[in-house]
Amino acid sequence: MTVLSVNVNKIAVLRNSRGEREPDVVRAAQACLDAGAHGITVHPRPDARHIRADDVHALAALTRARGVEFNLEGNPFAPPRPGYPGFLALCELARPAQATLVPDGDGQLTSDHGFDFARDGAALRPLVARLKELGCRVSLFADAHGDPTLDHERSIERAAATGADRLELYTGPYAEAFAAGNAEPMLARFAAIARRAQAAGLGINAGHDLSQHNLGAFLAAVPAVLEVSIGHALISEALYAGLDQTVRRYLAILGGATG
Ligand SMILES: CC(=O)[C@@H](O)[C@H](O)COP(=O)(O)O
Ligand SMILES: NCC(=O)COP(=O)(O)O
Repeated sequence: MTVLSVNVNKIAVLRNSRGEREPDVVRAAQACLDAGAHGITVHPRPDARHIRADDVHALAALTRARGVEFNLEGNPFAPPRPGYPGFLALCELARPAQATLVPDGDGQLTSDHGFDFARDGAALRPLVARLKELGCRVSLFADAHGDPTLDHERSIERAAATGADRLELYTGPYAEAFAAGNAEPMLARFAAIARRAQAAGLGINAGHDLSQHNLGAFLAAVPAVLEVSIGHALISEALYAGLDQTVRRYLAILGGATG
């Protein structure tokens, strides 16, 4: 079964635009959970453009009380700064069920690439070990849109050698290909990478720019996806249909997936 973790970053974007309390991130997360979402994701960024450290703590408390997964995303190599204690420090305090490591640079508009495991693998290893000591499942953001006949076998071996539990396949390029009406070659690549990673003992998550339009085809083609984290499209669609209806529509897609 594929679980749905709703990313509520965009609720915080709206809240921060007026510097007040509304819309309330915890209330939005509660509405998603009430509709049946299996977990909540946030990706606090060092510039605190949306989710802040206090949101992380409030959402950790909510998800703990509700007995659902809290997935905290971030770059473990980004240095602390005022208002952002660093990803590891946040995990130490919030103890998320899952920590998803993402190699984002400071100026990035949003996440747009996975780790280079040849370069980053050795540095990731002790961080993964520390996060697992904290009780977190560890997932690593990974590219899957390249040619699977090239270096991916080595790359997956290197990812597995970090000790991580899962890879989160970066689905932005798939979403673009889907929108252009040319998803099939991309889906074949993602499916091949997923199978290789699963053979190496890594579970598969997926995320970025997934939507009600492109999710079903993805799950039908890519085997045994354990979790999707969805934010931008889901929150945008909820402006028209409401969070409750929108989350239920995603759950219906997950329920109907055959991949
Ligand atoms: C790792 C990932 O794909 C998501 O966290 C995505 O980057 C959302 O982050 P923003 O909401 O800051 O764009
Ligand atoms: N890990 C992906 C995520 O949390 C949400 O990405 P998006 O749906 O906001 O693009």
